[in-house]
Amino acid sequence: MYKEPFGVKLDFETGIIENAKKLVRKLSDMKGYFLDEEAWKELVEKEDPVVYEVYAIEQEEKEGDLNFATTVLYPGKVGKEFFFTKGHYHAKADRAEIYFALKGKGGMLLQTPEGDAKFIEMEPGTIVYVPPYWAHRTVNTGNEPFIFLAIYPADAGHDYGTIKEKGFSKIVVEEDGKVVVKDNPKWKE
Ligand SMILES: O=P(O)(O)OC[C@H]1O[C@H](O)[C@H](O)[C@@H](O)[C@@H]1O
Ligand SMILES: [Fe+2]
Repeated sequence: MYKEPFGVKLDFETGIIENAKKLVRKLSDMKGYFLDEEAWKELVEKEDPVVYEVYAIEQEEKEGDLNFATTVLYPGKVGKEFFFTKGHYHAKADRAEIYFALKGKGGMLLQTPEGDAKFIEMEPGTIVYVPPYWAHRTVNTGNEPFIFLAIYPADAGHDYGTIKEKGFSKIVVEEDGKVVVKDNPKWKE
């Protein structure tokens, strides 16, 4: 009838949550996501680095319950483009989410289904509100792991398809040593 409350420990240095389910995304799992396909292929063949790890504590997909997860997003680039998470809409698109940055430097790309995009910078202490209907992807713009906690409705789900197909309308790249957010030349509306 009532579920059992619990507390778990999050290690601020490593981002690891005890007893969490761990998911690892390597660069080879992200075919088609980066702008520079040649650079992607070269890096996959050379070392196929881990791009990010997720430590999730998830409940049954029921309305009213909550999940939470940390992400450890490693520093790196594919061509000029900084490493990022795949990014997704929620399967139940009207579900919102909260992100809380713990370590490192980065930001979040958000986008409406019409393709209006926004980039929000994140540093330790930044809380980002992801409103209903906005796709979201985090980007590591620094040179150490970018670590953050996310809290989201247990029934939100992940819709990766739209982003995998169309990408985000903006990309985050390094130009002359600076972080630049610019239009994605491959963006299809
Ligand atoms: O699912 P991705 O777009 O690859 O992002 C990685 C992860 O980031 C956060 O931790 C979210 O709360 C997770 O739901 C998500 O899985
Ligand atoms: Fe989400």
